[in-house]
Amino acid sequence: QFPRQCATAQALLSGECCPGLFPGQSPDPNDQCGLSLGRGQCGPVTVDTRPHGPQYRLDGLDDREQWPIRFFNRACRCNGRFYGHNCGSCKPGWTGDNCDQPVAVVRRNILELREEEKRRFVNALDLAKNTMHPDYVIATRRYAELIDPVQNTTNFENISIYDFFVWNHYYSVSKTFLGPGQGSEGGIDFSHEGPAFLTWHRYHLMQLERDMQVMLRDPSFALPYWNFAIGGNQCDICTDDLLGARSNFDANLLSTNSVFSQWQVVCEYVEDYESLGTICNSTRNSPIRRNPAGNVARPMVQRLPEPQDVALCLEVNMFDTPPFFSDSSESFRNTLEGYSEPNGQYNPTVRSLHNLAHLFLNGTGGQTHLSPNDPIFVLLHTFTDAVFDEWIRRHNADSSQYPLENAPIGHNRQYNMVPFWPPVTNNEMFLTAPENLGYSYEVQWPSRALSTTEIITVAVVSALVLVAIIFAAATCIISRRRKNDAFQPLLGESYPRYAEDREQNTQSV
Ligand SMILES: O=C1C=c2cc(C(=O)O)[nH]c2=CC1=O
Repeated sequence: QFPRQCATAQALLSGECCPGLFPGQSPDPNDQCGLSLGRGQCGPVTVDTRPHGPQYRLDGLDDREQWPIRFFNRACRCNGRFYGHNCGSCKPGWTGDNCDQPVAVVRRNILELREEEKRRFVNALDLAKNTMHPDYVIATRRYAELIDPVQNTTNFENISIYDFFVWNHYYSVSKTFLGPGQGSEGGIDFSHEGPAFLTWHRYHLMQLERDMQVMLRDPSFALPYWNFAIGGNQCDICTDDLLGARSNFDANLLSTNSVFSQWQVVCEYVEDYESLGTICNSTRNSPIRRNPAGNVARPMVQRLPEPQDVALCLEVNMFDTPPFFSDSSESFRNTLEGYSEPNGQYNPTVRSLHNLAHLFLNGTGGQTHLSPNDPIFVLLHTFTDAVFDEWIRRHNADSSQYPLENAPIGHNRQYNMVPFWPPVTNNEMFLTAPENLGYSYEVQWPSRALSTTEIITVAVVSALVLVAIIFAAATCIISRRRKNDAFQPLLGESYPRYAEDREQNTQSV
């Protein structure tokens, strides 16, 4: 969450996180935010102060309120297309030393990658799991316990690139610690059950994609997607060349032919963190568990969403509706998130689209505090993001459709998404990706199947048209007959004509 240079007692106590450029980028490594090169300058952080919804009532108790002000109130503010915690990189969609060259990557269906591309993607994920994040470290204690005043040390840890991705998700959904012996309370989720669900996960993926591009030194690297809306009870990407087949020995584990069977999860002991008031650290524990379609207790989550569920949700007109929560009706966000029927109608018993895909996995990928540990998470969310992008395009939407206030805490339009650094608002992610964020999707969208009413209407209209055609044809035939009758010779061909008559009479005379 924070740059390594800012993980010191001194930086925390000053409230300022404005690192210098990377060695080699500037003659002076203390050149905060690349000021001397015109890249940026250190300045105050802006936070959202508008009212939030009623789900969270513990104002003042949680470090994540008005993110990131509890930790830092000054950050790098980058000029133009410069970007990053030290303005040492470029805004999404731009590259080059001066960030003046456009760059765009294409996210494709993982099943349509060539064998070599599949292998490269699996290897890249594994490398990210085992490569320490070059820039960021994670806090393993709440702010109150982050600095050891005696030793002048801090409770931050290094973490791998992929586990950093997992940790960010865990931190955004963790409960509020009430105090020693008092446990933790929910009512807070900075990345789900509200309008930020789509903007938060979009940035989360962009951060991983960028980190992997840097790790691979390949700016064209793009995350693929899993079209999970295929119906049925088969996980088509759960094969050993992709995300791992089922183990032959334990239905809940992955085949040892897959590298992912060796992955161990982080952030597993959520009850401990909640009771002790600690935060997940970089320690790894159990293997990934997955048993697609295996939840016998909940038959409803034994099937994947249908293609037409996607087509239907794309037709929901409003981005979000009050109370901007998991019980919003006619809300595109709540429908794609999966708390509504695919046509937008809220139904508390339903799990659809994104939620259904998570629950279908039935294991690590189905538990919110743990789910990104299963790399299927990445592919499930790139597809969800593709649907979001298609909706923005089809509805010609802009961020004025996104609620400014009264959304659950963390979900207002101008809120800085927790726990990303440098601060980035929901507003900044509510844009079409190809034109503004440097990536696009190669995807074929299903067309919607007709509803019963529509089928009946089409049948009635077709029948009426058919009757009209038959009637017109019959009228035409009858009137032609009548016309022909009017010009019919009085005598038919079997009777000799007058001239022939005369000839015959003359001959006989
Ligand atoms: O990881 C997740 C797991 C989820 C389970 C549900 C549910 O509807 O019960 N929703 C989830 C979202 C996640 O992100």
